[in-house]
Amino acid sequence: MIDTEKIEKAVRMILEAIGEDPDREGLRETPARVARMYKEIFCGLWEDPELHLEKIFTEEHEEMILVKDIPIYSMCEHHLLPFFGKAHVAYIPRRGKVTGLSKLARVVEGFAKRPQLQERLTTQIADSIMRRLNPQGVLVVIEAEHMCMTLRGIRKPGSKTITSAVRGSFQRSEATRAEALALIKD
Ligand SMILES: Nc1nc2c(ncn2[C@@H]2O[C@H](COP(=O)(O)OP(=O)(O)OP(=O)(O)O)[C@@H](O)[C@H]2O)c(=O)[nH]1
Ligand SMILES: [Zn+2]
Repeated sequence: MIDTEKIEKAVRMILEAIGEDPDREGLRETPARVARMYKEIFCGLWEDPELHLEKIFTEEHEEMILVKDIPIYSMCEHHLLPFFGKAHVAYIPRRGKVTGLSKLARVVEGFAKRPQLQERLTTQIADSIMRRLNPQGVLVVIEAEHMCMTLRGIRKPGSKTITSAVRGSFQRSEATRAEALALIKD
């Protein structure tokens, strides 16, 4: 499990290192607060998000299913600063094997709540759906703003990074891919 005591100690050290007084009133509870926060935003490290996809129904629908505009908040693993935006997940079931719509968002959430790279997050979502549902195809698009590019460093607020992972029929058929991308853009 996440070691909150260790986080508390580390945050106290960071406060000391920047020249703050960790014992002043406003900061006294900060290490414990940050520890609780990290426990929450890194909880995905302690679950296997793929398991949400065990909930499978049979429904004779061999057309595209798209859940779009799923809000995501993740943490860039290089700077431990948030990146946030939207995820769009489309798949085409095989032999009527579909999962609950919320489960797609749960998979996104489970992989997002870890120190991440946007590319890896995108790939992990697509590959877990391919493994569990064995669909005809999967397409995942993530658009996000990285705070490590906005509040520090190169400082380009408003810039967005878009990543995609395309599998199966979405990769083979340009028309299928175009249909999904048009629905995402709408
Ligand atoms: N590919 C990828 N890069 C990321 C992601 N999040 C942050 N980065 C980049 O990780 C890189 C780390 O580069 P470094 O040169 O090691 O770190 P840095 O000196 O802080 O770099 P600058 O951000 O350019 O100031 C930066 O270019 C970030 O923009 C991500 O999700 N995917
Ligand atoms: Zn970063």
